[in-house]
Amino acid sequence: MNTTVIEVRDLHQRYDDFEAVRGISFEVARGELYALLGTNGAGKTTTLDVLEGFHPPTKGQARVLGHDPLTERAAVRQRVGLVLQEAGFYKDLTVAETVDAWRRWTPRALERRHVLERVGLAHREAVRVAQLSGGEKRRLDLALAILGRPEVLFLDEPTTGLDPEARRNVWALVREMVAEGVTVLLTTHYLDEAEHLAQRLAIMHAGRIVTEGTLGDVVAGRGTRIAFRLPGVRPSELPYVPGLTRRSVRADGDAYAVETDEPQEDLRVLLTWAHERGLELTGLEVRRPSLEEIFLEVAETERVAA
Ligand SMILES: Nc1ncnc2c1ncn2[C@@H]1O[C@H](COP(=O)(O)OP(=O)(O)OP(=O)(O)O)[C@@H](O)[C@H]1O
Repeated sequence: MNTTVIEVRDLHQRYDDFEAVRGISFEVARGELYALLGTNGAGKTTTLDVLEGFHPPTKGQARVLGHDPLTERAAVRQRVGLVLQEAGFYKDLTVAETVDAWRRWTPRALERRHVLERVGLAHREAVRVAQLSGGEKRRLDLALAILGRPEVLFLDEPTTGLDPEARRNVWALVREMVAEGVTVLLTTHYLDEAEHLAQRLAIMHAGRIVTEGTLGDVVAGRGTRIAFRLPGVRPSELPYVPGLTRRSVRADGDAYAVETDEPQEDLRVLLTWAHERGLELTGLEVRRPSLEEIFLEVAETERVAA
């Protein structure tokens, strides 16, 4: 059944005279992972804060499991797990003591050993929190978030500071939770993380959702990329290749990416143009854009428009 677990309707959030969130709407269904992406200061954490019941929205609505997360906090709190950007641990407690302390306040809590094994911290039980690495603290955060078998997980940049292997382990855990029916709202600056985990995603910029949908939806509106290297050619020459129907040409040093709706025709034009000049397009590839490219374009376009 496709039940809505998280619902945000025309949400606005103002801090004094600054509007950090400017009317966003989205829904997340049970067992779905939805990623909120965005430039620094886009309003992601502010949106999560409202959904976590930390403060009321200035305007609009937020619902979690059908409840107002602030005024009906009691109905939501035990069913939600949080990984915040800054965790507040008692640094003098060991990992085991920290989990045990949380277990005392958590109904239906998982066994300490089990939860630490799930996040890969079982071997650090006796270590004081102050001695953990940044990545290990992040994993302890995650352990506490899943301790009470939550139906909903809010993960605010859960893998920041983790090494690549630890990130993969967290991804595997999050995937398991989603497979078990947990609903996840994730913010991340790692676009590959969103690509790997999210069923749907939104890219926010300056308080608004600029694009939203499945990865396929987000990519669909964009042109194909013809990417190559061309040392010794000035970037200004390429947009003027006769017959090129490109939407845009981006240059990064000698690396070029031509965005086009007609890849076959534009590839032919480019190859002919290069052949006539005795130039070689090295590392040539034709592909759909990556989420990272879309993200950068959204940020750039919006900045120019602002
Ligand atoms: N308590 C506050 N008082 C005033 N302004 C705030 C407050 N909290 C956040 N802001 C501002 O609101 C905007 C949105 O911040 P928010 O933390 O929601 O962004 P974000 O998308 O999570 O950013 P990041 O990716 O950098 O974590 C920023 O300009 C921030 O400076």
